Amino acid sequence: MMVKTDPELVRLLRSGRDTEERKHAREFFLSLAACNTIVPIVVDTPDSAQKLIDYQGESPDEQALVYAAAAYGFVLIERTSGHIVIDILGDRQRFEVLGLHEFDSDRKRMSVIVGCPDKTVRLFVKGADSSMFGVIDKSLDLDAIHATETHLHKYSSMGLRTLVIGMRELSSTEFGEWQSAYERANTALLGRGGLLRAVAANIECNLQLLGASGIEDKLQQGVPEAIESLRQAGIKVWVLTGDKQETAISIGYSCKLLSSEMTQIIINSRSKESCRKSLEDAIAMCKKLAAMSPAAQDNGFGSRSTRIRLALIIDGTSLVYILETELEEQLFKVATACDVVLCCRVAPLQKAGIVAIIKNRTDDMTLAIGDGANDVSMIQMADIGIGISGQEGRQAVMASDFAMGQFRFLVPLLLVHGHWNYQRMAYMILYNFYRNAVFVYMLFWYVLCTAFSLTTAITEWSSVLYSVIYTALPTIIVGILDKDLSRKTLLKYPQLYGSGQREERYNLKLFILTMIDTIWQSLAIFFIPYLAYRQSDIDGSSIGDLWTLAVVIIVNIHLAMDVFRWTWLTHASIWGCIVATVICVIIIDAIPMLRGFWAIFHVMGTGLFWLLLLCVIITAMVPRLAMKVITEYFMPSDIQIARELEKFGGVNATNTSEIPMSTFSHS
Ligand SMILES: Nc1ncnc2c1ncn2[C@@H]1O[C@H](COP(=O)(O)OP(=O)(O)OP(=O)(O)O)[C@@H](O)[C@H]1O
Ligand SMILES: [Mg+2]
Repeated sequence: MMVKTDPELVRLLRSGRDTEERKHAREFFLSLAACNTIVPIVVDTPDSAQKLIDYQGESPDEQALVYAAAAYGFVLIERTSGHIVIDILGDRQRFEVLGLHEFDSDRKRMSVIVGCPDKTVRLFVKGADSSMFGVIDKSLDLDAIHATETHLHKYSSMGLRTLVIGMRELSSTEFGEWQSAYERANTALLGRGGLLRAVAANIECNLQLLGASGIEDKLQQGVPEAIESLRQAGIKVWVLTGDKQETAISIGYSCKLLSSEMTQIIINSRSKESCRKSLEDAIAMCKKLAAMSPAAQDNGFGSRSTRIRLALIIDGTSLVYILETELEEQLFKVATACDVVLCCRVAPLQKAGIVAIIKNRTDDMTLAIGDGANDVSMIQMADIGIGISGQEGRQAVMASDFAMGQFRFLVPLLLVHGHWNYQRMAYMILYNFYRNAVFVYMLFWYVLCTAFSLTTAITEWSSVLYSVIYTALPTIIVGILDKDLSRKTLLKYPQLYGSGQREERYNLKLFILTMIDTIWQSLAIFFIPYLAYRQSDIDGSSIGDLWTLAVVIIVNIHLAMDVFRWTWLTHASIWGCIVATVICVIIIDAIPMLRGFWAIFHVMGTGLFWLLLLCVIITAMVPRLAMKVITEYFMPSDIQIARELEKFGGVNATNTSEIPMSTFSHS
């Protein structure tokens, strides 16, 4: 890895003069090399005399810092549980690792206690500025502290992730006390984590400030575009991060979540009362802005497209006073009125708490996506949890429902596969209700007409095979393969995702209509042959065969009418099932032991049979066909319009780059 270094700093580190400045600089880089959990792995190169060191660890920030220290001549060479070896400007030194307080997202810092070759014991601490400035001894060098704060502000406003590094030399009594407390905590059977945290908090105090670092956290490819697509799809995007506020805002701008024309509501409160006041002010402001907008409607705060766009920025400290108190309701009101919510410096459990605010108060679906161990609780809390497998270990992936390599894959997952699955599932639920109900109704009409005798309209074998062979395969094939729109169209017009949010494909109205249609079809199937053959001397088995064939053909044609994308498998399954039904009926009627032996051969020879079959199919299907034609011509849905564009768009694709879609906002 190539690292650019500052020549002046290199000169200072290597200079022979023993100045205070040089000492500080050396201690700073020493702490970068020592205070981490990176494991150096020696890699062989083709040249046997040359070895490379690869730094591996869960935190990409630490990796970057250790590489930086190495570039300045402080090379971490070896790490075991008891010691580390650091090559300091060509001089290999061994440091005993006497204790390590691991990083956790609540403390937001980590520390190591090392025994140096000069027999001193030093504590190196690094962590977030918010947690570090509380433990730094302000009496030591106030100017340096102010300068560092200014630098930190500058770095974070540029979107860099900042860390502050501090150090303290421990006296032997202090070290002795710490050691016994540490050992006690480490071997405790109950509440070990809490005890260790207390030991760490005890020792991490009165630190000398060594310096600060700023690390660029590059956005993954395609994040701004993905966020834009999700927003167009009517999905509200909230960012919950452990990062500093300025960094989070800067990243918010770079991923196009925030924009300059947005009005920002910033809540940074340090007490419950000021939180309450900030929230009340925010609610008043939302109401005022909503009243100013011309299209104030439904949610009380105006519609999304016309009003001034709002962004809520709130930090973890304020959330401490809000989550799980009566202020939650107010936060919910403000947050849902804003287009974007950005929570910074939040602890893992607060992330879950914020997801819970939405989950407990609305019927909306929540999806959490994250890559680090600090995202696990929110991934588990959300309805759908997605883990990004990246550089930050695998905890998020292990806790998730879906795992993906990059954030941008969320777009095809939701907009393409989510849409397809919604339309398939919604249709299949309705179709399967219909498929079974039409058959059962038909049997029921027969029972009514035979004065509740125990005879059945069709043979027992056909009753069994109806679900297994006659109608099963097309349901499965269409349920798996059907696509109403192509991937390209769905990605191009994210608004099409709205059909699921509006519950267009499965709702009470559609269910009732389907059931009415089902009753109509079953009446047509049963009564047309029944009335036609009523005066004849035809036997029950022959008319039963007609009913069997009619119901199977109608159920399959019904499905065929709704298939969007035909493949050879769809053709084979639908038409194949009808052929299979005819074959099965013939076989069943050719077995002498069964009821209705040879019935189909008698009845198939008559013209009336074929006429009735045709008549039944037409009568049963006409209302449905008519409804379909009328809605598709006169009340086309977004999906219908997009389908037409897909099919016939080739001619005027160049001049219709935009199609009007229903706009819909949903939180
Ligand atoms: N290994 C570490 N050692 C010391 N401090 C750290 C370490 N990792 C992170 N920090 C500090 O603790 C803060 C909180 O970290 P946390 O992992 O909760 O969130 P994050 O990584 O900043 O953000 P995100 O939620 O987007 O992953 C960080 O902003 C950083 O300042
Ligand atoms: Mg993180």
